[in-house]
Amino acid sequence: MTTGGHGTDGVERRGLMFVLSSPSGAGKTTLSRLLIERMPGLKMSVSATTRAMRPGEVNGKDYTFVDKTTFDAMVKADELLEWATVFDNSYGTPRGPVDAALSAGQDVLFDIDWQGTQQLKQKARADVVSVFILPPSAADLEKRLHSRAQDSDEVIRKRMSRASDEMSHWAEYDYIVINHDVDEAFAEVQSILKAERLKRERRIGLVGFVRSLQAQLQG
Ligand SMILES: Nc1nc2c(ncn2[C@@H]2O[C@H](COP(=O)(O)OP(=O)(O)O)[C@@H](O)[C@H]2O)c(=O)[nH]1
Ligand SMILES: Nc1ncnc2c1ncn2[C@@H]1O[C@H](COP(=O)(O)OP(=O)(O)O)[C@@H](O)[C@H]1O
Repeated sequence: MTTGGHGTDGVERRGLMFVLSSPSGAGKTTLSRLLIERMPGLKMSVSATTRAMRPGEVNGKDYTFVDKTTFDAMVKADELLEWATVFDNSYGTPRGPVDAALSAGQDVLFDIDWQGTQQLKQKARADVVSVFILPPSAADLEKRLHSRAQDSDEVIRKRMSRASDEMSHWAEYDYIVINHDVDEAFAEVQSILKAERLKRERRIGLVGFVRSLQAQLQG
């Protein structure tokens, strides 16, 4: 996946796929929203899902909500870059918008689980940067799931019992951020993105840039 975006310093750069994963309630939606608001050049990948819409969610913005027949048709037509079953529902990343954003020189942000992260890495390892968000404690995780007030007690119980499973994949990620305080966690995630954008391998315009610097020095 090679693309031709320009960094703030004008040197051409390949777009990257920035993945946030965590057990449910650890804060990846909160951190994703802050990143999209505050980091120019980053576009959210909106997943398709068969799960029910939560109060306050917007179709096409938080998720594209589809029924199982539609989801299965998307899988069959190879329209999904990756997909997985989580909490008895199907979730997947539509391929078109991701390709379009990367080709336009933007980076893409994914809020997906460990199964989706593995699939993305198999497809484009060099372009994937993965971050796992941990809650400070189990009690905090439960408190956050309740404070979000969007799921029934039974759904919350299910998510708590899956948290340990999801967490067991932490070591497959490039970076680990513990979300004690939102501002601090955001600053850490932002630093990761900023540093990854400066990686030499992604800055495909550097060869030309350095050549022209050398020409200036010799001239
Ligand atoms: N593989 C994959 N996982 C997804 C996708 N979209 C969301 N997820 C994951 O599905 C899980 C459940 O998401 P959701 O029902 O919104 O609950 P949340 O964990 O509270 O945000 C989370 O781990 C998400 O990261 C997707 O397109 N692909
Ligand atoms: N550092 C934090 N301290 C306290 N509450 C938080 C923190 N980060 C997120 N929250 C709250 O916890 C709840 C779950 O966060 P959310 O971002 O929806 O998690 P996820 O997307 O990982 O399921 C939300 O109500 C959110 O406002």
